[in-house]
Amino acid sequence: MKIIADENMPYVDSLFGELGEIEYVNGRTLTPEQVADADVLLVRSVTQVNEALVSQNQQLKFVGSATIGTDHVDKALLASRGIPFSNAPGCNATAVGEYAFIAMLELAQRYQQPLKNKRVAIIGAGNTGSATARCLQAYGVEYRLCDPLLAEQGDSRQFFDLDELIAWADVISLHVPITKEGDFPTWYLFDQKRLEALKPDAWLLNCCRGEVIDNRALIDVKQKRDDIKLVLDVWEGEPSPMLALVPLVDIATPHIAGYSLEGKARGTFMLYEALCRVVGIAADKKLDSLLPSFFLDVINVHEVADERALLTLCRAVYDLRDDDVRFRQSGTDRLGFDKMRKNHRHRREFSALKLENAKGSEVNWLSFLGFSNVG
Ligand SMILES: NC(=O)C1=CN([C@@H]2O[C@H](COP(=O)(O)OP(=O)(O)OC[C@H]3O[C@@H](n4cnc5c(N)ncnc54)[C@H](O)[C@@H]3O)[C@@H](O)[C@H]2O)C=CC1
Ligand SMILES: O=C(O)C(=O)[C@H](O)COP(=O)(O)O
Repeated sequence: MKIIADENMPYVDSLFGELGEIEYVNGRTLTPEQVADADVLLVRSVTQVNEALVSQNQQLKFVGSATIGTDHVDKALLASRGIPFSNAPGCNATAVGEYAFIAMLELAQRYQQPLKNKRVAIIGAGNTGSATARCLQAYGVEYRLCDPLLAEQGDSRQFFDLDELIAWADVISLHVPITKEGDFPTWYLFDQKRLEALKPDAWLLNCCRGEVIDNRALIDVKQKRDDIKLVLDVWEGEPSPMLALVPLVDIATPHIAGYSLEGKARGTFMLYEALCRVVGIAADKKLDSLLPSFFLDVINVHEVADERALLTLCRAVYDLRDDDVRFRQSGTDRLGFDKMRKNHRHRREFSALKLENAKGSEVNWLSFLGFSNVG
């Protein structure tokens, strides 16, 4: 079995090595010729899986994308050709939630405006939105959700209208897929009018897809309103963000909000399980065995004195400022953007850090935030 895999997908050797011969490729420049004799195609969000890409292949048995989003895959085409497809819903939700939470804590410190006093609106209450909500809930921050699709489906949580939330929220965090059709399309969901409607001193975070915000309008509004603070992990026109936008952004990164080692391992593992199902063999590998140990052993925490102390603890796991600095230094052109994503391997999730003394004490809420309790 010939397996073509994106070179930026970790753990492919460990999980797929016994299933076939693996060839690693650059997902951004993958050609129909390279795919022609593949039995299995494993991609990430940068590969457009469409008619052109698979046109020369008559033997494809499985396509997998180690991502939550599927906007790069023509699923109808694969279904019409009888090619099973799987993505990895939820794989990196915790990473995105922690990224958004840490970014809010960073802004809070930078502008001396405690997050605890903010009202947060989460737009899109699926996996990543809910993961963000869990962090806010654990820390006791007031938040509201907007998700008209889940509301229609009878989700029991309380949902609010988007424009009402824009008028209500101090912080808005975006977690929707990119869609152009249906009753609630998200392409340019935040257009000039909605951007202008942001409350004074609002913080706007985008960790989903760049085109959910009209980036030209964002430049225009931000140039007139210095009070607005921006956190952008995703950009219209990736991998070439609008260069005029970058300096206007407080925290800027190259689409790596979901890039925890745990999230990446989960993504590849979910594809491994899906392929095993498709070819009818038992999945005998274990996810836990893939991850290296964390560089810190156990930390004794008996108090989180203030928000700064909480941020210090979070930074021990993931210091978002490093990615922001690196991005501005060398990640804003198309080569640098992809290079930074390719070499981004170090980040862990809160659960990697074991806390002693946190259980049963006044800091037990840290376990709800995601840290591991060892008593
Ligand atoms: N920056 C990064 O590294 C990552 C980005 N993503 C992006 O984030 C998106 C969301 O991921 P998940 O939360 O896992 O997806 P999900 O499918 O679990 O949740 C998305 C939610 O958005 C809701 N939604 C759709 N249109 C909406 C609208 N107009 N207004 C409000 N809500 C709406 C849906 O009903 C759904 O509940 C993905 O589609 C992907 O594009 C995902 C993971 C990592
Ligand atoms: O899961 C998604 O959807 C994402 O946006 C991914 O985190 C993006 O990662 P790559 O697939 O582009 O490596």
